[in-house]
Amino acid sequence: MVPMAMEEVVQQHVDSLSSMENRYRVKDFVWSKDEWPKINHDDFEEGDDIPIISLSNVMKGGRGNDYDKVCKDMVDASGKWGFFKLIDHGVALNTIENMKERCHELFDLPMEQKMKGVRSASLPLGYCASNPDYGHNLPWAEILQLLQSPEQVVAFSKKVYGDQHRHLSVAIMEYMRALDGLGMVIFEMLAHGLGLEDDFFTKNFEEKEATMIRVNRYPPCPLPDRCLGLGSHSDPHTLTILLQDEVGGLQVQTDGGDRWVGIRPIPNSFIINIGDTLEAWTNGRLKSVVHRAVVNREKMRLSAAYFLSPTSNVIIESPPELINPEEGHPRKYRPFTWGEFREELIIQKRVLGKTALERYLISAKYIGWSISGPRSSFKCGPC
Ligand SMILES: O=C(O)CCC(=O)C(=O)O
Ligand SMILES: [Fe+2]
Repeated sequence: MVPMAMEEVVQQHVDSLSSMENRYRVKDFVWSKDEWPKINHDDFEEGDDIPIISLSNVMKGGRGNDYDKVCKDMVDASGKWGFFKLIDHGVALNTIENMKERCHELFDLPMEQKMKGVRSASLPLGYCASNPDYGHNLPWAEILQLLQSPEQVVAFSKKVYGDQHRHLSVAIMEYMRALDGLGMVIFEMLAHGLGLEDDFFTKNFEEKEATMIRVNRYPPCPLPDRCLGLGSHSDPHTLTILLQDEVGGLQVQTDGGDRWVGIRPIPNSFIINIGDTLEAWTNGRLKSVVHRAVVNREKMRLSAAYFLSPTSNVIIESPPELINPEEGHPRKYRPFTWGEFREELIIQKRVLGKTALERYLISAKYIGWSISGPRSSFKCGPC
């Protein structure tokens, strides 16, 4: 087959990401040149990948004699890479598969039906094809964002499916409940590995509605070396539990930003990554690392990011155990609340690279800083 000329490719209509309001062509998705990915979705280097952590003993009940070591490995991976793969995680396969299938079913619906649950510019929750608010560097993805709130999940599902909403709403809520449990296990392990009280983090997660899921579906793309499913960003929340299918496309920045590493999918695993808020909470001991999703010509890809967030008015402040100026660990961040940070992210709309946390750096000039309570009950996602 003769390759299609670039001019023809960029003029192609993109039906899978177009609605009546936004009719896109491939050219609308071409990113600025410095963002073009140089490695493919399935470029994986043997031995150059994030660490794998198994919870097999932890999930058997009791902590097992290797508990201290596994917790330490988790902290080390989170400090070096900001990312690790989690296997033997204890979440039922059925819960995961059901959520994936129901989300594929949703994304497979005609665009008019999905648009009944469209998100608005002021409330970034619900369905969205790409993200028209961005104007340029559009993500090559369909996105569903919902808070961990049964009312909100049901309300969205009803808008799209009417009376037949239960298959989707039940699947999503069941998945979020299971991941909330897993998240608390990980937080306990991170606290333990850092030498903090085991409940140092978990006691701050009472407001479950602050947590959010974001399901991304990336259709095949005729121009994968100039488009991105999701641009480079760090997650602003505390912890992300990411599910990716077998296609591949997640890439993580390493070596101080000089290099991208492709993350090879492994069956029945999650990818865990540290968010900006947890980096600040741990005085930079755990790192929030920039990542992106690349797309490919042949295969549709699905990923689901579950972003854990603390109760909105909890003050994010590093504990004294993690501050030690003599050993090169002075306090790095001013205290802030998640509610306050979320508010600023919503105004900013788009998180590019890793810049969001800079506003709380102690060395940075920050005029008018204050701790304020939440003014809204939702938050935005990254990039
Ligand atoms: O699709 C992926 O692998 C990455 C998704 C992601 O980073 C996000 O939703 O924040
Ligand atoms: Fe992310």
